[in-house]
Amino acid sequence: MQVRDVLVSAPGKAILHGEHAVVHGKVALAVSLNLRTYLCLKATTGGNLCVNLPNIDTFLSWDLSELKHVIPPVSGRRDELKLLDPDLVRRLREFVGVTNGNLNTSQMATLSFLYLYLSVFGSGELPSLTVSVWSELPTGAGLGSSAAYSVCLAAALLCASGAISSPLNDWDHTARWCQEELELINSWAFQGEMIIHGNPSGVDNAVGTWGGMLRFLAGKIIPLSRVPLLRILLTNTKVPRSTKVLVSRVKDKINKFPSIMAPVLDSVDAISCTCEKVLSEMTSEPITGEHYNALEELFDINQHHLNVMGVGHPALDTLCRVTLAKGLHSKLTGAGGGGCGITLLRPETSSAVVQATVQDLKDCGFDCWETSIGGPGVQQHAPVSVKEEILEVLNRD
Ligand SMILES: Nc1ncnc2c1ncn2[C@@H]1O[C@H](COP(=O)(O)OP(=O)(O)O)[C@@H](O)[C@H]1O
Ligand SMILES: C[C@@](O)(CCOP(=O)(O)O)CC(=O)O
Ligand SMILES: [Mg+2]
Repeated sequence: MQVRDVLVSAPGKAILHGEHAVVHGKVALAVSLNLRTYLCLKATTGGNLCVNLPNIDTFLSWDLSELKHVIPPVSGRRDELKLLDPDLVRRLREFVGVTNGNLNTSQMATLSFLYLYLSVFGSGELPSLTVSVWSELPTGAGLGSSAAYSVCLAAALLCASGAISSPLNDWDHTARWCQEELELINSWAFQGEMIIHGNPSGVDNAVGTWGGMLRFLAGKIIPLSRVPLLRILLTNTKVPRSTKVLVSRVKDKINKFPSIMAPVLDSVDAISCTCEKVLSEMTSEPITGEHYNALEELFDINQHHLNVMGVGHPALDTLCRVTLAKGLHSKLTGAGGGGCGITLLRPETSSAVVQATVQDLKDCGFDCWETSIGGPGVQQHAPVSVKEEILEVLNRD
């Protein structure tokens, strides 16, 4: 079977408010970053499936004739994309050599890739191809690298198979899919996230698919089109962590102390709703210091709640303390337990203060950079629209 070559990218995200609570049916506010994951899919003729994941040092190849035996006998096209096919997951775990226990970084990425590949192509002839992925995002640090990876996989595989169109014209450098096709990409990306996270809310893959700022509640996605331009400082504490482990830790705590944790989750929900109201006011009336005071206080309160949920870390405490010494307010973003935090910069925060803060954070051993937000969702690219150094990595054998 011959498939078309595809080059796609999807953004990472920062959660302003609602991480973890969103897994339990509460509101989250999330925004895309201008840091992206790129995926290049190339048709080949060798009868192999190859995957190159240089960010996580994973380079694998399988014979298609072996891979064919992994497909469950009654596997067909599945329209219900909210659940994984347990038979296919079990067979794949055996195939990649994990029978129990938590998957490591490479196994998670491999399993979600093979799951999506076999789900998209399994009912027909398996195509010979090479998939290479490179990301500007730190892996496993709370910026949605897993979702950007899953969104890219879903878009590229669906596009290569012809299940969705190839929106790129000869004269465009980048192009986006129509709403219906984006919904399909998003639901397949959710499957990839389910393999990596266990129990994802779906907020990360929604941001990776649509980009911009979103309000997310129980699978319902509302794009927030009228939002003020926010200046955010991103800090990576470089403390490794796994979203899957942290999500299950919060679940255990909720099960152990339901009457204690329920009000915490309700309060996070109220924080997201209050933040959304403040952001909306900032677009409809002159922005005042009071708006920023409110946003800062919401960061502080939420950070305390996340500590109560058990997803804090001493390195994140250090981030909050160091930034507060410069009058800036921070919270963790994503699953916590290490990884990244966000710091709100006020319009009047001078570049001298930003530079001094960045230096103090670097002195703690952290990576730190001011970032712009609101990058576009998943896109198809002509190679000319992708930076040369990224293309070079994607095309390396
Ligand atoms: N660029 C990438 N290449 C391969 N796998 C990736 C990449 N980015 C993310 N992943 C997969 O996603 C996992 C990290 O997911 P997760 O723990 O949810 O952290 P994050 O906050 O970055 O989403 C990695 O262990 C890996 O399996
Ligand atoms: C903790 C959570 O709310 C966000 C996880 O984000 P990340 O994988 O840490 O980037 C989980 C989820 O929403 O699925
Ligand atoms: Mg993730």
